Amino acid sequence: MEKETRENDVILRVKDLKTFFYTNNRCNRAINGVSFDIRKGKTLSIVGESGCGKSVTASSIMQLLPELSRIEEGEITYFSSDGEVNIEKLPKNGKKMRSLRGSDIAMIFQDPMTALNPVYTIGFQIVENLRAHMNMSRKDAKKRAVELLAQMGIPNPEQRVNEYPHQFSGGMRQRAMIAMAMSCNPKVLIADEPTTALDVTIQAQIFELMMKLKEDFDTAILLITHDMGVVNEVSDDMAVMYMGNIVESGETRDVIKHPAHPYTKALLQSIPILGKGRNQDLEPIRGSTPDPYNRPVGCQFRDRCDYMTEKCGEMPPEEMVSEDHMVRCWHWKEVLK
Ligand SMILES: Nc1ncnc2c1ncn2[C@@H]1O[C@H](COP(=O)(O)OP(=O)(O)OP(=O)(O)O)[C@@H](O)[C@H]1O
Repeated sequence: MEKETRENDVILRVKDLKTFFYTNNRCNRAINGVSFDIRKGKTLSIVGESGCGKSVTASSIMQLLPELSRIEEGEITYFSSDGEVNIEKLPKNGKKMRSLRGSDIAMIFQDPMTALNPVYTIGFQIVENLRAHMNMSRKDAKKRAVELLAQMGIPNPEQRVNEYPHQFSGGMRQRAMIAMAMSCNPKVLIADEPTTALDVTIQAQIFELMMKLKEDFDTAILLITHDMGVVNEVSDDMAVMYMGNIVESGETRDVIKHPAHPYTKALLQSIPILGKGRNQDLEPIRGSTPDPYNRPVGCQFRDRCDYMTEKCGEMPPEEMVSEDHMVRCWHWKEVLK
């Protein structure tokens, strides 16, 4: 029964996704068979070190991949109220994809200037977005823009709606970008390292805002981060990514409490976790990620792993630790001990 409820709760499903880069006649299997579900109104964090494929996963969903890369295999299914949409099959710049982008699935970035245009006022940009997707009159759209800025905690929204992005501080600019992303009430918000450039207090405020939006708008959030502390604090579900694979996933509280992959364990040991007290022995992860054009055979983490054996020369299959907790490691039972 619970499984069925979970199944009905999925808003976006990524299945066996493979996205490759082709440069100088070489192939980088950047996303090499990734699967996960984003549940309605919940936050899924994808966590991993730089280069593991977090951003390429997000760009695959949005069909905004850089040149020289393409989706090779797999399915990205959006469960809209009108039925299932196979995103990977849609023409990138076609009408359907453009309408999904922004209205159903919106994205926010580390650098708000990726989404905001410096030559237009914040209000103008939100109004244009609303008019393009929601068929609103200019007057109603302007009113909604002011409301949105207020909902995002921007003081004096009537005045600020007429200002340009450079007149906003870093944190306020981030809020303005979130206002724009939320303007069409998307069902899924993809947030790619949304607070990395901000100081810690502002970071906390932005996460607080995102969590409030999740409740108020019932939006599902895909949060991309390298910060296990953030994952622990804000997400319902998590997926740990390494070299283009998900090596462990499940409900955040289960994975953090019982990490079954040596990489998850190492990530957790490398950062302080809120609530675990002051005397945490922090250890950096040894070694570095392999050259993506010259990958090890089998488990990608094996050369950095304390549990490595000959068996690890073969790619481990996905195994279930418990009903929703998946791991990809030959030695997970030892890791759990
Ligand atoms: N524009 C690009 N051209 C060539 N290769 C790329 C490009 N963007 C990403 N890649 C490659 O794809 C792989 C996944 O990169 P991706 O940017 O998704 O990692 P990430 O986990 O988001 O890292 P970061 O935290 O640094 O943003 C890496 O091997 C990277 O070198």
